[in-house]
Amino acid sequence: MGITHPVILTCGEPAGIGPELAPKALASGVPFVFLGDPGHLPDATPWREVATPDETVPEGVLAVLRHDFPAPATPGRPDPRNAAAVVEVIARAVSLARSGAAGGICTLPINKEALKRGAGFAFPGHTEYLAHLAGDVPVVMMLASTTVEPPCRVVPVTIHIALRDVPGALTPGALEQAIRITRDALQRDFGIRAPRLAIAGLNPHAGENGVMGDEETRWMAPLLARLRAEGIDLAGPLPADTMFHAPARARYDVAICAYHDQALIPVKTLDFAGGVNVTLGLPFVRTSPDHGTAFDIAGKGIADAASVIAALRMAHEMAARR
Ligand SMILES: NC(=O)c1ccc[n+]([C@@H]2O[C@H](COP(=O)([O-])OP(=O)(O)OC[C@H]3O[C@@H](n4cnc5c(N)ncnc54)[C@H](O)[C@@H]3O)[C@@H](O)[C@H]2O)c1
Ligand SMILES: N[C@H](C(=O)O)[C@H](O)COP(=O)(O)O
Repeated sequence: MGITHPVILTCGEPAGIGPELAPKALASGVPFVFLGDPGHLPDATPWREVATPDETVPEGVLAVLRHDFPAPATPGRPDPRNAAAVVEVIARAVSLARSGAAGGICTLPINKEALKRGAGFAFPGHTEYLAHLAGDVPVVMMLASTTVEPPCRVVPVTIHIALRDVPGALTPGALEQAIRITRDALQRDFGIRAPRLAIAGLNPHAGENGVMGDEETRWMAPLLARLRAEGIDLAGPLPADTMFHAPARARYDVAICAYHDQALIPVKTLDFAGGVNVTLGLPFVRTSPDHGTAFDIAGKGIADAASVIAALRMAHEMAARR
């Protein structure tokens, strides 16, 4: 694996747990720079401003690329005046990664509602915004455990949409695209030479041969047969309820799921502390912890940094592999 530039850690929503996790993330051992307002960091944080991601700081000190916000942060209470700056920080990190000045980006959580209300943010999450910044490229959201064996990696084909809209959005084209992006990314970024993909059905019992839903028999099985003939290692469509226990996970490298909660419940149940969200298909590396802004505990100093540490390590490894 090669040498890489530091990862940019974006501040996310300053009223959430992001800023207090940044100094704790120094335990990752990964070279990274915090991009945000140093005034939002916990008072005792040892930090030093840097002009570029490569500028070094003493060990145990947080390197900060300064991005001043208009308002202070009040834990648990997002200030609409800060919403636009949260979005600017993400865009600035992407520019640094795309210019080659940073190895990749790791995003601390945003609060979708706060950004929508405060800045009219038009995207349901980072994933869709990053795809847009990259030129409206097709991307895939993957969440991956880092502390359980066999690993639990999941991809929701449909992401941030209402459950009632899932059957219409889960098209053969969307599933095929998710399969191809995931297969290519597992090879390139995770060093899995011949990825094994397991495809979840949409309906209970994967439709049980059409008696409780027919998406599986009508188009999923024929699509998978066509892709198998190309040499892609695919199992399914499988009943989703029985594909996440350990012996089942041992049979595949990633589960492609029909919708958000079908995919994310297993990984966040098995490894909430170590789960990492990674966007596949982007021209730059992006990871994130698997949790959100946690307003209920923000500012109390009790937030667990394990997921952001795992996310920084994964970004660093992916960047080094590229
Ligand atoms: N990558 C992201 O930007 C991202 C990811 C997930 C959720 N979100 C957003 O976060 C907001 C809140 O979402 P939510 O309430 O569903 O999920 P959440 O992950 O913020 O919180 C769920 C529960 O887990 C706890 N928790 C979360 N992270 C923790 C940590 N590091 N240590 C200890 N406990 C922790 C919280 O206190 C809460 O009880 C929403 O706006 C959501 O869209 C953003
Ligand atoms: N769907 C993700 C989750 O629940 O963990 C989360 O909202 C993050 O999405 P982005 O990475 O697109 O912000």
